[in-house]
Amino acid sequence: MSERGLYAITDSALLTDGKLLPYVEAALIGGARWLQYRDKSGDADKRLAEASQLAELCRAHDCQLLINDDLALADQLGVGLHLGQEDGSLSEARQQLGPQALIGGTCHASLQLAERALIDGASYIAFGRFFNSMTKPGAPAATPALLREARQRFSVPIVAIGGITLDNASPLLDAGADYLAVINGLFGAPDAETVQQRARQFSQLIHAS
Ligand SMILES: Cc1ncc(COP(=O)(O)OP(=O)(O)O)c(N)n1
Ligand SMILES: Cc1ncsc1CCOP(=O)(O)O
Ligand SMILES: [Mg+2]
Repeated sequence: MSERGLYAITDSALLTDGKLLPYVEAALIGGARWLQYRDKSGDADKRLAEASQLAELCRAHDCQLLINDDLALADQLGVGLHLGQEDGSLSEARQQLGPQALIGGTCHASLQLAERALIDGASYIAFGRFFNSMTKPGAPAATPALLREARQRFSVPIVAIGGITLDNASPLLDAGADYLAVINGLFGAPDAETVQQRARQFSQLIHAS
């Protein structure tokens, strides 16, 4: 598994009108290493159908798929999981998905939450938002200084999220982020070709740092 890279996250409100699969495929061709399926619709049949299609795409492109919020769906598909503070227990998820599963936890701007997440079995810790986010404007704000502290304290992969674009990402990489988790700065594009270009540029930026 790649230890640094672009972490593409889908958004059910952004990837409408048949964009989900072509935009995700473009991100994977552009080099995204992890993909999170983030769907807030509550439509279980749609979620299973879409996540299954994404699992196939990810297999074809050697990308790690994770499911947002939904342990049962992650378990059903045999893929990774991302849980926020309100999304259930990381330790139960670890127990259910097994020692090899990629499981991430939202830590907002808190090293204490990161410590807790790791005790509970998280494989990676996610901090943010770092910039204004159109997707989640109310998420607690974090700083590059926090990332630097986290980098010194923890050896697991560190994920940065929130308002990240090609223009503002460098300070997060300099501060020690391993993965850049991006929704709008990647998928908020006019076409799939632009998504592919952005994914390639993010990947190059990360590997040059
Ligand atoms: C990589 C990554 N980091 C943070 C989040 C946010 O999770 P959460 O706080 O549960 O918010 P929602 O995404 O569920 O709205 C994430 N999804 N991914
Ligand atoms: C889910 C989430 N958690 C903190 S910020 C955020 C949204 C990330 O999306 P964007 O890259 O569009 O700001
Ligand atoms: Mg959540």
